[in-house]
Amino acid sequence: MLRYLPVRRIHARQVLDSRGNPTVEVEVTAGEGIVGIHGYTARAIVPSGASTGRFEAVELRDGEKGKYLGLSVEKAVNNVNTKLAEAIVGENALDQMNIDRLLAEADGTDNKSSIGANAVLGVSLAVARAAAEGLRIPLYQYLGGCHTRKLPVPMMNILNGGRHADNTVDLQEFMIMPVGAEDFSEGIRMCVEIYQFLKIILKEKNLSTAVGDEGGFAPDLEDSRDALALIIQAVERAGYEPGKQIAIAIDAAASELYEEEKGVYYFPGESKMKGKDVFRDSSEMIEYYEGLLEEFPVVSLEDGLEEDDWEGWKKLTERLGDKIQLVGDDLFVTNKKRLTCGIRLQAANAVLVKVNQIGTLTEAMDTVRLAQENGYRAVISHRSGETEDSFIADLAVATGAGQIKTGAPCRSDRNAKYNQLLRIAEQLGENGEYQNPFKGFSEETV
Ligand SMILES: O=C(O)[C@@H](CO)OP(=O)(O)O
Ligand SMILES: [Mg+2]
Repeated sequence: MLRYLPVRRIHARQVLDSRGNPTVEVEVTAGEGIVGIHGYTARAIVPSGASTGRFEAVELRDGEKGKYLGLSVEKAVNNVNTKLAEAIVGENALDQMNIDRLLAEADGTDNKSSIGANAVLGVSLAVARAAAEGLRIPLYQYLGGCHTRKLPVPMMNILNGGRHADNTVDLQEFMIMPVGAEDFSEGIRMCVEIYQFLKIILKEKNLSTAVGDEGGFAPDLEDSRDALALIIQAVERAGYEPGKQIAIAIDAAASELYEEEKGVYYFPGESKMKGKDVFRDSSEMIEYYEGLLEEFPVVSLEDGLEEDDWEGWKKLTERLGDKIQLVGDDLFVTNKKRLTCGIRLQAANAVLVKVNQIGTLTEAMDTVRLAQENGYRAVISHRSGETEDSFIADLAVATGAGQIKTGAPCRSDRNAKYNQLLRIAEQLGENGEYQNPFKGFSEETV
């Protein structure tokens, strides 16, 4: 039995992400004997956010004028090739927790700011892949074990706003969830049909069909109600029943709207369209969401309030937490400590999991486990800057999270994840499971 698969070689390089920004790619070779014969080489590419949380692990960028407008990641690449290679070459790739501990120790800070979370994560993910290759089992099975079988329900972002687009829609993401699909592939088909109908409807209304960073359409609209109404029309035109077959999820990304000095949220797009400044304080935000829930079948709300308003989050959860899923993204930043705090306060009832927010696979999986053990849901997520790397697809299945957020179906960086999930669904065949994650949660909402 294979018990020891030493890391033999690590090599990083700078490649591009979906926004045309440089990012870190890591190649790990693991194996005994002659590497060419007994070695397994695997790669991972690190994603990157735009609406990043203040408490995320630090992405190291060179900041040198002239090189990719200061965004090059040569230092991070160099850190992989020197410091991180030194830390783990010779270590067992099959012991992911040890590898991740050594990587974190080599960095030595709480937020991976010395070596860079982008450097650390690239190694962490590539080692896991090399281990799965060495064992000759699929990645989702290596990460999740022989009982892994749950396909996630997609949270497909089909209308973009906020920091991800240049339009007047202030909330960042409007997503559809095929909760009534029979299986994963039917869910994808339903979403794609709705996406295509949304395009047709936008054209009919002479609205823009240009897309934002995650591939969702980004028309200028007056406010969120218009966005939701358009989506409902698209769902119906595609022949599906809103609320029954298709539920709606929103990522407000409210930290981006928050004005700290004034302690209020400013809606720039709505202000522009209405010709007057629109501000909302924390309790007005909650009322605003309540209004949206009354009108539309919204089942999930992410980052409804800003990342440090624990009091507000508690109130939001008291008011809406038994009706819908409240997801903490910037609030928790995939960090166990912040999630523990949230659980104690009963703030939110779900966590968004982005591997690069924390920097190692082990820590990200720990966060999922902490959530699941405490009755919080977990949603595995991409970043707005993505690549062809489909690691999170396998991770979503491995953790049994039951939900994945990974953008619109018109960009290859997002489809890399959907396509990998279609492959996994096929591999699992009859053993695969696909469930409405909100069953028994709220009868009214789904
Ligand atoms: O806010 C989010 O949830 C993400 C992904 O959709 O965006 P970003 O990667 O820009 O933080
Ligand atoms: Mg978010």
